[in-house]
Amino acid sequence: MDIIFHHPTFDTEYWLNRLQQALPGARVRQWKQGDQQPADYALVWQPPVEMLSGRKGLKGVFALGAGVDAILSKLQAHPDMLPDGVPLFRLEDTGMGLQMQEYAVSQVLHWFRRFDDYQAQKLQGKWQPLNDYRREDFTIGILGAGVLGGKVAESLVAWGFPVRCWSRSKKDFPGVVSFAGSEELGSFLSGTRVLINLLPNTPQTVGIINRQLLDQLADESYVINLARGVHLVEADLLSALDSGKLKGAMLDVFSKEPLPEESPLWGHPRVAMTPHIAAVTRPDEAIAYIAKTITQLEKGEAVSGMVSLQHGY
Ligand SMILES: NC(=O)C1=CN([C@@H]2O[C@H](COP(=O)(O)OP(=O)(O)OC[C@H]3O[C@@H](n4cnc5c(N)ncnc54)[C@H](OP(=O)(O)O)[C@@H]3O)[C@@H](O)[C@H]2O)C=CC1
Ligand SMILES: O=C(O)C(=O)CO
Repeated sequence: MDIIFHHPTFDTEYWLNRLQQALPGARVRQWKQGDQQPADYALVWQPPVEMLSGRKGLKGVFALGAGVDAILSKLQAHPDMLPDGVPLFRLEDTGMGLQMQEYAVSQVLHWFRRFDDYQAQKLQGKWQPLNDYRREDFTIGILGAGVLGGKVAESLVAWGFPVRCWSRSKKDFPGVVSFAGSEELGSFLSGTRVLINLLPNTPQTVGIINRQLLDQLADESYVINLARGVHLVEADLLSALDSGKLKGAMLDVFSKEPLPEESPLWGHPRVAMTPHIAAVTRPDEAIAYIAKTITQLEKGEAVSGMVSLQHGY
């Protein structure tokens, strides 16, 4: 079995060695321009079109991350990039769930314990205890209740917050109120104090966090965007912050990355940000998952993690 690998920034040598150890019967190689030699599986991130297009004998492509929007948009421009019938897989959790939990819990607690207000007071040299917030006024709403949204929901339930989620299909997560479909989006938003975004980037979700949506949240609410920058209309977020409707935002992803230096988000006192690091691919866990999936595929067994090209995630 032959496996080709391409990632623009990962330590390729490390990945090749560890993949070889995990799949001792396979021949694993870095794909280089011009390489049209046979391959059974391709492991990719931002693949050059020629790496995949027209390839015969390919049995599966693995995206080396959770989101497949970049691959799918390339596929739209070059439909022959993924040969007909070749399944596309993505990473399911592989260590990203815990990282998302850490991020979401730490930020929710930061706001819940009013550390943002105390920081502002500190800058004014003000010593003033404030009223505590109550958990019943701090409903967390998670957009997207898939692998990562589900993990984040679980961790916030454990901290005693009222938690609700919104997805295409209904969920049955312990302690979480589930809303599904566009007809239930309004009820989901009503009363939500902290909105956490973990949706995939699809034509249906682009621009979903806009003025109309933000207006439906509780007053003095907060937004955490952990998914993709295109979900959020940045100008609408800034207006909602300036009107007082929103109290704070924590952003990991942006419509343009790196965030251009002229963006007003940099200087806004109630916007905090990180440079798209909410959850990164952990090589060892990802390799174990890919090796297990390939082994199952080779035995003709059912696997999970297959992307629906129809749904775009
Ligand atoms: N910032 C970062 O560092 C990272 C960001 N990400 C982002 O997080 C995203 C989520 O990852 P993951 O949890 O693994 O993805 P999943 O595919 O497991 O979950 C997606 C969720 O979104 C729901 N959904 C999709 N479309 C709609 C829609 N139109 N209306 C309502 N709900 C919808 C799905 O509903 P249903 O369950 O019914 O199918 C599902 O619950 C990734 O696509 C990626 O963009 C991922 C990793 C790191
Ligand atoms: O895995 C993903 O989709 C990411 O965004 C990683 O940064």
